[in-house]
Amino acid sequence: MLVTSSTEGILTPTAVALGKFDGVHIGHQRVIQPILPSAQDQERRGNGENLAEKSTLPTGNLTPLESQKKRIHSTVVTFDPHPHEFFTGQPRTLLTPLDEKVEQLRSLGVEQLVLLPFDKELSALSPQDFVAKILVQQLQCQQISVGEDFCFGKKRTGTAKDLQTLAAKFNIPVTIVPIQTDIDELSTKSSDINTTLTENNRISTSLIRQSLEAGDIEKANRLLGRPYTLTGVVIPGQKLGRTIGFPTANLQLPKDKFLPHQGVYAVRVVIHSQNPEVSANENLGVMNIGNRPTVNGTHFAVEVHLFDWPDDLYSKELVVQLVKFLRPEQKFPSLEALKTQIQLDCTVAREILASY
Ligand SMILES: Cc1cc2nc3c(=O)[nH]c(=O)nc-3n(C[C@H](O)[C@H](O)[C@H](O)COP(=O)(O)O)c2cc1C
Ligand SMILES: Nc1ncnc2c1ncn2[C@@H]1O[C@H](COP(=O)(O)OP(=O)(O)OP(=O)(O)O)[C@@H](O)[C@H]1O
Repeated sequence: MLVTSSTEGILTPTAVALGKFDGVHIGHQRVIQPILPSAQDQERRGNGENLAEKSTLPTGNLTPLESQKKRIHSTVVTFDPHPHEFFTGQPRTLLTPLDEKVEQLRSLGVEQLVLLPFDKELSALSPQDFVAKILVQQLQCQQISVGEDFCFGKKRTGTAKDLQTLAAKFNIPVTIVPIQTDIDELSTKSSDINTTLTENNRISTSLIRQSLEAGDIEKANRLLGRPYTLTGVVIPGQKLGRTIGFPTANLQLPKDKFLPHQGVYAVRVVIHSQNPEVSANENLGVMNIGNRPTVNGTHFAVEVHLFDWPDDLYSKELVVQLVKFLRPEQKFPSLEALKTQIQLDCTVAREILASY
């Protein structure tokens, strides 16, 4: 997948999904779906267009370069830095830092990610200018998809409907995706489902952050449509874990990664560069996020103990999928007491992981 923040290298023409897309959650996925090549083809078939003339796939008589030029490239257009960071000056942690976002978008079938540099100039563009200068001129946009509550342009004055009206002047169709809510949550609540409940359950980055902060991993995973993951390279720790029978892999995470509630988790772990024939599900374990008060830990650490793992893991990249929050971190009176508790954590985690 092409990732660019320069207007020079963009593959055009484009079908664009617009927004911040932190987390690439289920709501985001619904917004991205209409711009994917398969959906574009379906849409045209529905409109009775001749696909051979304007296909998203290379056509028979064109050279690869010509067909590459002719194709409409599925493109996610987002902002860098995150607008919240630009306006507040506060660095923001993210559910999906850039590498993770790229991986998620790539797995959905998106061809390119355009990171518009969010600066004074871009933030001051009127909705009209955003459409004319960015979408039409720079991106040669042929199709747009946004969520129902999408806002854009100076002071977020443009709505999704405004985008539809402005884009229509350039013959660009805009798909407005209805708000996606957490249906599970709604169906468990009593009959007087009201707008407040729906608003509170709109699938959003903020709702996922709140769920992770509260240790409600099941909810966060449901809203994401996949497990929340922590991806990092294994770095040396204090090497105390092995002395109590629980060696741990200490993970170095991206600085801007959003961390869930401190404490102990049941996890599944994918180890990169591992034999691809070994099922990813075979790596089960427990993870602790915290300061390790029992051993007077001096810094915050994210560490994973894998069940039945014989080797060391130094320098390997681990993708840790969070399954369930087990308990908060505690200060134990002795290493022996900590060891007994970790044994218990492992038993509980094995049971949970076997049932998921
Ligand atoms: C499943 C698990 C639970 C843990 N729970 C706690 C805890 O409640 N309190 C604490 O101080 N440390 C806890 N730890 C951290 C241990 O203190 C730490 O793994 C040990 O000191 C080894 O650190 P090292 O990898 O830097 O050698 C936990 C570790 C694991 C793997
Ligand atoms: N639950 C949802 N249903 C439908 N569309 C959504 C939903 N959430 C976001 N979108 C749309 O997806 C695109 C990207 O969303 P964006 O990341 O900008 O906002 P967000 O997910 O609501 O984040 P936050 O919670 O931080 O406000 C936008 O077009 C937005 O309108």
